[in-house]
Amino acid sequence: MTRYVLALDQGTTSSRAILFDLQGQPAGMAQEEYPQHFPQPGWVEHDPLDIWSSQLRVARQVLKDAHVDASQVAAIGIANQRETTVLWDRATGVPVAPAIVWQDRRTAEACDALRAAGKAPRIQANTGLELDAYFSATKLAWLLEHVPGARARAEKGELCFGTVDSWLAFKLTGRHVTDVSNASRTMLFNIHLLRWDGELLDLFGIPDTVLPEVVASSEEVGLTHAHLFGHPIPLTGIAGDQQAATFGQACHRQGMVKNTYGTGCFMLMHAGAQPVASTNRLLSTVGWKINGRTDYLLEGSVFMGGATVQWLRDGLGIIQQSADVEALALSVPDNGGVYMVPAFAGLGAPHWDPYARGTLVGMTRGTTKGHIARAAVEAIAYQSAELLDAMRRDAACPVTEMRADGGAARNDTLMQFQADLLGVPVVRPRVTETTALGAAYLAGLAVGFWRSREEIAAQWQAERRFEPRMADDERAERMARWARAVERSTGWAAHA
Ligand SMILES: Nc1ncnc2c1ncn2[C@@H]1O[C@H](COP(=O)(O)OP(=O)(O)O)[C@@H](O)[C@H]1O
Ligand SMILES: O=P(O)(O)OC[C@H](O)CO
Repeated sequence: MTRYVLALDQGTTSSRAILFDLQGQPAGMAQEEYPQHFPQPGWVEHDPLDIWSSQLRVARQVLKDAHVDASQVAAIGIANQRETTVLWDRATGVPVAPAIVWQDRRTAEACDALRAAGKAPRIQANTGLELDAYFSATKLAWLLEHVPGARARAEKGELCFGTVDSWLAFKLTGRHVTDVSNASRTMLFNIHLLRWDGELLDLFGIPDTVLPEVVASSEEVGLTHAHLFGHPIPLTGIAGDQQAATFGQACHRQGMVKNTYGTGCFMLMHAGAQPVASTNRLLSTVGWKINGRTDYLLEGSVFMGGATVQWLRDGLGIIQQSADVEALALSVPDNGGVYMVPAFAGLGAPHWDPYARGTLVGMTRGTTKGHIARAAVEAIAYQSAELLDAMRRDAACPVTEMRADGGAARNDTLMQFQADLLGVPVVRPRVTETTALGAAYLAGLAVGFWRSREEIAAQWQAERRFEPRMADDERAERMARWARAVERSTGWAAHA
């Protein structure tokens, strides 16, 4: 009797494995951090073998700790850090280079050149993405260019390209696949036709022999090799981690929104059965494909979310641990006029300014570390409010609440301020491991462990609801001040 679904949540800094039962409750969890490599300024790499071995170890560990035999596991689902680019030898399964991580900026100039050549509008129309080094296309082109012999070998069909889902699926089952949601983050995939885009493959110089087969987010990909867990388990669910979290938050209807407050913040809104062409610099992306039906999402991300609080801890040393920020922020009655724009790595959506830099404005002799902590917490909410504003303008559909998850969503002060700024309730669910839960749901649906989206949507439960309390004119005034602070941070590095 199968009693669990196993979710593999392969994140940027750690690999996690979580077992879920029929009620969608976690029955065990194992997690392992793995090394980050920064070989040059702006470069971020992972060893694909670290990704695989840490993921395999935690999967085995969670089964062992929970005393669950692999034969009791109905299915495996993968949720993964997206865009990160892996290239490996098809015959041996050995990577030919380090993985280029989504945060890596080495191809920024290649993107500038494509922009100057007028390619951005076409790329956006076909892929729904902003022309940026964030996505896989220029990373793969870089590998084909710089790894000795790679292009010739790729053209002969000897190499496989994939995002992290693809890499894990290959190691687990031997098949070279990716799901539609991950494919939509490569900048090589046409989100309208749901297939690799010949025009973009030509533009980036990518031979189609390296590409994975595109599968749905919820379908049987294959069985795991028997030796991995002692018993084969069907791999039946794959989605990019932010799409998986949106699914795990049960955002199944147009206008439903979730925001994940992790290192960065990733806000996604269900956009319906057709992609929405953003006019507000958001990304239009595939959510998931299930039983032939594709749902689309609008996405906005900010680079510094919870990481702003880490900076207070590690950079300024004014708190010992992240959770201390709440007490320090509440040690003052308000922000005292201080605004922080944490553009340490430029600004993401909706500004997309790689030259913006961190700014602290409005300080007086009365400013204390309490005000700075308050401004840091508020900055997370201001940045997220800008994303929701852009979404409301793009989607032209009412937003009635926002569902929150991620480490910084534990901060009640942040959640309350966020609700105040948005003017809609912010709701925190009971199960906060929404990324893994979404992957489990996608996998479980494919094998009949859960029968329908309605059944899984009914499992979603609120832990706490934060109602907006701020008057409209105060909200408008604060957002206007924030906009002035952002103005001061933009373009800074370009004028150095
Ligand atoms: N109480 C808190 N208030 C604000 N930020 C917090 C709090 N607790 C944790 N964080 C932040 O949340 C982030 C970790 O969240 P997590 O969801 O684990 O992130 P990720 O998956 O991106 O590694 C860290 O950046 C940390 O600073
Ligand atoms: O690994 P995470 O959770 O920070 O997510 C990374 C995103 O998928 C990048 O697009």
